Amino acid sequence: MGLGCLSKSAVAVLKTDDKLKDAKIVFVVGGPGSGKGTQCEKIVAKYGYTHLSSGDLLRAEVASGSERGKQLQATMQKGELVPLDTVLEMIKEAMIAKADVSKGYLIDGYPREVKQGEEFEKKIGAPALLLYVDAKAETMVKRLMKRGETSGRADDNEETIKKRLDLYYKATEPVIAYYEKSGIVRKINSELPVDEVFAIVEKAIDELK
Ligand SMILES: Nc1ccn([C@H]2C[C@H](O)[C@@H](COP(=O)(O)OP(=O)(O)OP(=O)(O)O)O2)c(=O)n1
Ligand SMILES: Nc1nc2c(ncn2[C@@H]2O[C@H](COP(=O)(O)OP(=O)(O)O)[C@@H](O)[C@H]2O)c(=O)[nH]1
Ligand SMILES: [Mg+2]
Repeated sequence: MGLGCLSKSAVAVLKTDDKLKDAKIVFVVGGPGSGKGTQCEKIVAKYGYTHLSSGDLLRAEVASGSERGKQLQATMQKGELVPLDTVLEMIKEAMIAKADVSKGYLIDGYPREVKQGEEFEKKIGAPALLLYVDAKAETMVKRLMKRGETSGRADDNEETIKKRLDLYYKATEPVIAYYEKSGIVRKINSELPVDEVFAIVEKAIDELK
């Protein structure tokens, strides 16, 4: 069947979804302060991937001062998760915007729970790799407290950090077990110095080609 029988807007929707069909997708999962953002920056520099941090997308919405942003701000300050549909829609829009130039996508800080992964696969596609950035709780707290001195982030304080960590172990760690079954998980020890961590990351990305 051709597309002739469909309305113009229906064709537009089909085409944008189509753009992401063969996209190389990497989920970057790890606790708060584990070093996801740091490694993503290095991957962008070497491989030209598009880095989409779900937290950054949400913070941009907060910064815009919109009504939706105000609600997001309240949720994030409490260290809770924002509604799934909101984050997924933002990620999808950002992916489509880069579809013509992107060599691949780093989806940083998503999925935060198994359901988020399932919805992503339904609406966008399957990940080719999951980078599991692993550090001890003690290390993550130390890094976040240090980052909090300069980040200006409302959630980089002791109380919210504790909540984010609890939620990570409860909701996000099961995501890793869920994807183990498909054989796409690469565990990265991020207790090491940044460049040594990146050497492990590089191997995982090189395997993708
Ligand atoms: N899929 C997502 C991603 C983020 N958030 C919310 C809850 C988080 O606490 C906050 C900040 O997200 P980040 O990914 O920036 O937060 P992290 O705790 O992972 O910290 P970091 O920036 O250190 O990675 O946004 C969410 O609800 N759902
Ligand atoms: N020693 C060390 N510090 C790191 C490493 N990765 C990140 N950090 C520091 O830890 C803090 C949190 O890192 P970030 O990339 O923002 O973590 P994210 O919360 O997982 O995105 C930053 O201030 C980094 O400087 C690492 O591999 N080794
Ligand atoms: Mg980050």
